[in-house]
Parts: sequence; structure tokens; C-alpha cells
Amino acid sequence: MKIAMVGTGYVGLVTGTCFADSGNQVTCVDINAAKVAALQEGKIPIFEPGLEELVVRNSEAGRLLFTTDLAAAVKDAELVYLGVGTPQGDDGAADLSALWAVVDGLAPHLQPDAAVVIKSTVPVGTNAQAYARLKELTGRECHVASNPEFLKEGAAIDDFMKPDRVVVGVRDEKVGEKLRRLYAPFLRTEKPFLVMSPESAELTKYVANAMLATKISFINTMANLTEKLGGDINDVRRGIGHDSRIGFSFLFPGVGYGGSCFPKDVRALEAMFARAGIDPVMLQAVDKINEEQKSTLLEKINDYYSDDLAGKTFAIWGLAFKPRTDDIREAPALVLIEKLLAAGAKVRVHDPEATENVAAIYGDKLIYCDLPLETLEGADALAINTEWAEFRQPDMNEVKRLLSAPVIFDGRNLYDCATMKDLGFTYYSIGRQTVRP
Ligand SMILES: NC(=O)C1=CN([C@@H]2O[C@H](COP(=O)(O)OP(=O)(O)OC[C@H]3O[C@@H](n4cnc5c(N)ncnc54)[C@H](O)[C@@H]3O)[C@@H](O)[C@H]2O)C=CC1
Ligand SMILES: O=C(O)[C@H]1O[C@H](OP(=O)(O)OP(=O)(O)OC[C@H]2O[C@@H](n3ccc(=O)[nH]c3=O)[C@H](O)[C@@H]2O)[C@H](O)[C@@H](O)[C@@H]1O
Repeated sequence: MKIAMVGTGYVGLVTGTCFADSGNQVTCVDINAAKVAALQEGKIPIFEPGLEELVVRNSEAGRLLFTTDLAAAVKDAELVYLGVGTPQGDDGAADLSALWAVVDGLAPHLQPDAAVVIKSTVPVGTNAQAYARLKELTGRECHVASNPEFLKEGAAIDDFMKPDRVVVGVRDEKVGEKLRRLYAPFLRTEKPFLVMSPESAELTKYVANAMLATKISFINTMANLTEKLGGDINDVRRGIGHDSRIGFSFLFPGVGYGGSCFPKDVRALEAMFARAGIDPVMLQAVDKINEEQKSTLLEKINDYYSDDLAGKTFAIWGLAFKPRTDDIREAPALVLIEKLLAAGAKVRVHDPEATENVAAIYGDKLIYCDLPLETLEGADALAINTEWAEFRQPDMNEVKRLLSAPVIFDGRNLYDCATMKDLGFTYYSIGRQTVRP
């Protein structure tokens, strides 16, 4: 199939590349000329494992092109995918200005039988609005489908190639069949292709993200309780997870969820509740718990230093909102950095991929280190925000030697409490009792 993929961010680039990899002819369009120029040279503007090889391979095979020319990409396309950003607007609802700019721009060039497919996460009713807008602009009925995306950053290729399910929202069965054919190569293990109304598809995406965010805020709340009352949240997590009705996934306590999606999607769903006249009390709680959780390491640090952080130096491991990505949007680490700097502390940081993005914001306010152990030199304590694999088994004797005092604030529960006690650390973690030597 000939496909135009408009918006080549995390989702658009992965979607376009994976469709090209299964033999389709894909033209990726982006408004950002520098990004397009880099992609034309096979340079990937983001860190996403496996993506660069796939982009280069499909570009070399001539199946994957990059352009800023929307009209040229749309005029030959059977499917025009929209993957532009839908960030949080000032009122909390999704800001759809990029999406409408693309709809307006593509309308004069859309083939009569082509379908516009909304891949971006958009509020219920957006598909219907796009349908009406295209009808007005073209003077005819155009196909508009919804096909929300469930990939995770850091595992995006695998998630896209082996989805748990594919959801499409269509008005016209033929469009549904075309999308079923498009996805067939990715669904060979009998994973479901679910066809529903555009409204249900739009809502499915938000409900999925809100459910996952709720699980995280739920376990974080329980972790805060275990810290105060006694017990170990990891044991509690195991205790509940073996109940197959509950399960284990997305129940790791931590420093709160970040990223470009959970925070904005929970708030956009809240806005949809408000629009429907229903009090979004549960989602507000999920969001509030998460915002507070982002300060949990700072609270522990203040506890240890009796609120006097001026002149102290902290080493921070992990800046990205999660491992295997360079994305720092809404990353909990940024909240910690901000508060440590405001309290007069010095901050030395290390992240395997996200340092450049953080340096673009903080410049010389931070000290950037290439290696985890280097971060510890002259530091009073270590704070961990992201569970990159390389932080899991450091040489603890070296860690102890390099730090001016053996103190760790672990926001991801990477280490065993009893072992840390034996090694002589003061070790704060999430939902477990603080270890003191
Ligand atoms: N990042 C993720 O893991 C996931 C994101 N989503 C959703 O997918 C959508 C896209 O998200 P990301 O890829 O993360 O965003 P992004 O911000 O990484 O990429 C958006 C791209 O759209 C381009 N763009 C903006 N206006 C344009 C225009 N008028 N014409 C052409 N290109 C334009 C931007 O230059 C940018 O390259 C959002 O709705 C998001 O909620 C859904 C699932 C996963
Ligand atoms: O709509 C989206 O953009 C995507 O949002 C999330 O994907 P992503 O934000 O890339 O990353 P996750 O792995 O879901 O992690 C999100 C945040 O939750 C945190 N998290 C995750 C799991 C957990 O058990 N505990 C926890 O604190 C992570 O550290 C991270 O900050 C969803 O998992 C995807 O299905 C969805 O497509």
C-alpha cells in the first residue's frame, strides 16, 4: 500500500518505518525541516533501540522516504496516517492545533478513495470532527478512521511489530478490511484485530493509559503507607501479584510516572469527564498522587540532612523518564534537580542517553558525567531516578569509596535492603524501611 505518515516523532517514525518494513511504500512527512534532512541521511533524532537500523534498511530499499512536502506525499497515498503531537493545552485538554493544521493542509490533495487514519491520541469526537471538516473542505464524504497506538518508548519496535491487539475505529467496513490487511503481518500470532466505532477507539486509548497510570499511583500510595507503618512493598507486590485477577504488571513503585503520555492523557481524560458533566475525582487523585510522588526522594533527602542541603553535592543516576529512552518529558528527575538546585545544592548527573536533552535545559547549572561512578566523585550522596540496567549491579565497594558518605536514595528499589545494611550504607528506597548502618 502507498502510505503517507504525517508527523515523524516517536510514534510516526516507528509506525512509518514498521509499515515500510512489511513491504509498503511509505512517505513520512514532517514540518521540521532539520528533522527531515537528518532522516534523509539515515540519522535518527531520538534514541529508540533498533530504530536506526530499520530506518536505514528500508530507506536503502526505497520503501521509506522523508519529506516536508505534505501535498506530494498525500496525492498518491491510499492511507494518510496522522501522527502529530497532541500535547496538553493550557486548560488540561489535548491541544489539537497541529492535527487541524494537517487536516486543512491535506484536504485539497486527498484521493477520493483514500482514508485518513488518526494514529495520534485524540479526545472522543475528534474523528467525527475531522470527518465533518474534510467534508466541508473537499465537498465530499471522506473516510476517516482511528487507529490508536499502544507502543512504549524504549520497546517501540517490538511493541509495534508484536502488538497485544490492534484497535481500529471505522465507519466503513471496507476501510476496516484495508487496515486489517495492513496489520496482518504483525498479527500472525493470533493477536486480535478489534474493529469498533471511532468514538470507542478514541476512548480505548485514554482508558488504557488511565488504567496503567492508576495502577502506578495505586502502588505508590500503598508504598507510602508501608514506609510509615512497616513492611516491604516488594513483598506486598508479590503477595498481590500472584492473584491472577491482579497480576504483576505496572505495579512497580517508584518516583512517579513521567513521559509525554500518561500525565497529559490522564489530564485530557479529566477534561473529557468535565465536558461530560461528571466529576473526574478518581483521575484527579491519580494525577495528584503522581505529582506528589515526584518529590518523594527530595523528602527523604531532606529527612536525612534535616532540610539543610546548601553546599551539599548530589550524584544523580538516571534522567530519562524511564530506561532505554532519551525522553525527559515530565521526567521525575527534573523535579528533583530543580528542587536540589533551589535548595543550594550542587548536582552531578549521569544518564546513558538523556544527558544532552537535560544539558539543553540546564546548561552549566549541572555537572555532566560520562560514567555512573564518575558522578560519585566528591558527592555526598547518590539519588537514583531511572532503572537503567547498568545501575543494577554497580561495584558497591567502589560506590562507597567514591561517595564522601555511604548514602543512597533509591527511587526504583534497585538493591536488596539486607545487602545494603551489610555493606554499611544508609539506604532509603520506596515503600521499604530505611536501612541504617
Ligand atoms: N510517544 C509515545 O510513546 C506515544 C505517543 N502517542 C501519541 O502519538 C502522538 C504523537 O506523539 P509523539 O510521536 O511522541 O510526538 P512527537 O512530538 O515526538 O512528534 C510529533 C511530530 O509531529 C511533527 N509535526 C507537528 N506539526 C506538524 C505538521 N503540521 N505537519 C507535519 N508534522 C508536524 C513534529 O515536528 C514532530 O516531529 C501523540 O498524540 C501521542 O499522544 C501514542 C502512543 C505512544
Ligand atoms: O500513550 C503512550 O504514549 C504510551 O504510554 C505508555 O508508554 P511510555 O510512556 O512510553 O512508558 P511506560 O513504560 O508506560 O512508562 C511510563 C512511566 O510509568 C513509570 N512506571 C511504569 C511501570 C511501573 O510499574 N511503574 C512505573 O513507575 C515509568 O517509570 C515511566 O515513568 C504506555 O505504556 C503505552 O502503552 C502507551 O502507548
